[in-house]
Amino acid sequence: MSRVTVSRLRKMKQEGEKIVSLTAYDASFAWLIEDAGVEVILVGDSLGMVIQGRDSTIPVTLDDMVYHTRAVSHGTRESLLIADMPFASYGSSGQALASAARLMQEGGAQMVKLEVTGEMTEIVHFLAQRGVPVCAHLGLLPQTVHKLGGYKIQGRGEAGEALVRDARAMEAAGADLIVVELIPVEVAKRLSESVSIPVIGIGAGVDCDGQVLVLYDMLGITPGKRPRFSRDFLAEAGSVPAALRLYVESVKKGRFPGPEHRIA
Ligand SMILES: Nc1nc(=O)c2c([nH]1)NC[C@@H]1CN(c3ccc(C(=O)N[C@@H](CCC(=O)O)C(=O)O)cc3)CN21
Ligand SMILES: CC(C)C(=O)C(=O)O
Ligand SMILES: [Mg+2]
Repeated sequence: MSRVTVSRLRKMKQEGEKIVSLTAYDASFAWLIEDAGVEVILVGDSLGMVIQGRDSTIPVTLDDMVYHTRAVSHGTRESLLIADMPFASYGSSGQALASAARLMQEGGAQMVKLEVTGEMTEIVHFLAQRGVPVCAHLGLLPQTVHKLGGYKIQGRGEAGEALVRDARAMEAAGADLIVVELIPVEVAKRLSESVSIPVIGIGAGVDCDGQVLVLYDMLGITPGKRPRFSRDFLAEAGSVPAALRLYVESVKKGRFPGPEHRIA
């Protein structure tokens, strides 16, 4: 099989086939994840927490992201590889393009992900016009944790409507994919129905076009407390390859997330 493309993901959305995604930070896990049938691999800046042991994603540098993206890229042939743009690496359009270029040229990423609000369509448009595939991350934006005062649910009440508008604006600006994090299930459903690009959710209910989790959460090896929206597939399945296969099957059949993973 050849590389998963943006048009393939769009077709999956149109046909109602769930898109499966997981984070990875090294080549060995990337290979296992791809072998299990995961379409999209994300080198998340969550590596600051699960790999580096920091208490937020803010200390993660562009060099860190390039290093892990390159490692993951050497373990994948078929999955679409997305790299997170780290904190303060996309403060202007020019800086964003330079950062994306490193993740794509040195790291081997096929797409970059930016934590955005509706105010940031200009940067997304600038990247898209220059051939950079963009994933717009909406909802809970972990890179703003010190402004938010914690990892709290976003998009309640009026803010839900704003999120749907932001998603439309991101599509119009040229984004190819959306990730929504920790927002009410009904908002995620409406948002997914409001755009024709695929929407992948985390802590956002089962009605998104696909799901993503942090690898170490779904393997139950994250120290301390795991987010409530996650599930320990390794405990259920008994081995890493079986856990990955169970996750893929559960997402494909709409069995994950279930009502017990609902935040709001
Ligand atoms: N291991 C790990 N998993 C993640 O999903 C993750 C990271 N790290 N690091 C970056 C961000 C931070 N994320 C987080 C972290 C904590 C919660 C959390 O504690 N959520 C509460 C609900 C909060 C609320 O009710 O408003 C929970 O109980 O799950 C959620 C997302 C998601 N991302
Ligand atoms: C949780 C996902 C969406 C992410 O951004 C990360 O792993 O950094
Ligand atoms: Mg991230």
